[in-house]
Amino acid sequence: MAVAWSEKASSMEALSLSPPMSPPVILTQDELKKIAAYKAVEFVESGMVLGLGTGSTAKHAVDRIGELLRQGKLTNIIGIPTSKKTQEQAISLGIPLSDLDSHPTIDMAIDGADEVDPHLNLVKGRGGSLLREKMVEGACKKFVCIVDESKLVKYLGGSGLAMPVEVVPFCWKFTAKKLQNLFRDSGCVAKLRNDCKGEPFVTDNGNYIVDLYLKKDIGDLQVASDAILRIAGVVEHGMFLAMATTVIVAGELGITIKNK
Ligand SMILES: O=C(CO)[C@H](O)[C@H](O)COP(=O)(O)O
Repeated sequence: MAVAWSEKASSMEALSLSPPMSPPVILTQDELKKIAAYKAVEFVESGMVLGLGTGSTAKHAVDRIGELLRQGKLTNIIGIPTSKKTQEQAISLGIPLSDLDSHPTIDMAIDGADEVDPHLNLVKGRGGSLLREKMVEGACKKFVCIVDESKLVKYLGGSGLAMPVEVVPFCWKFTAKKLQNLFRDSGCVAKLRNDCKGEPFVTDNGNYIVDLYLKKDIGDLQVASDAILRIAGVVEHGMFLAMATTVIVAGELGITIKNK
């Protein structure tokens, strides 16, 4: 379902979009992210337990939820954050928080993605929060994924950018080599992710991330997922297969909502 900007302008209070018939507006990637995020928040209802995603797109959704709570337009929301960063953001906005131990079933999660394939499979975790995201989003009745159109790919790994895998620090080189060998037919190169100081990037769970760079389609994703998870040093990978129930894509021509 594609919706033209002019029809949707009323729901985009924070963005000054042009009225119908005016020249086309060129939106930045961040504005597109914000539009997808705001659209997703339209599906939030008072009383919901909400999974709060991580990343620059999800941040807009969390901001919006905080804003609606402050305005009294949403009430009784409980947020389950997917990272320490989102937890801090939600606390700063006054969003009441809980966790999966207390709320094992979540009504809806809103989160971004790095890649979305035509079957709504996702790559996530370039922000490093894939494990908590997978735990929270796996416990959701609805998982609404929000992206700008640059995230659409023909197959997972197809952007040529990282496919993240969270690994234990113990002998990470051994694990990285196993991962690289697993996908050698796809020209895989496995690299440890570093932080801005050149030190290994450490996740909220105290683990490392090995990023897989693929030159070709890895084929059956479920087979690939099972094979990755069989490697003993692997904690979790960033392929989210058949988990998104809805993907909201914001592009230059409007919003597209894809349902599973
Ligand atoms: O998976 C994620 C973090 O672990 C993010 O959702 C993903 O990296 C997309 O990020 P952004 O919204 O900043 O483009």
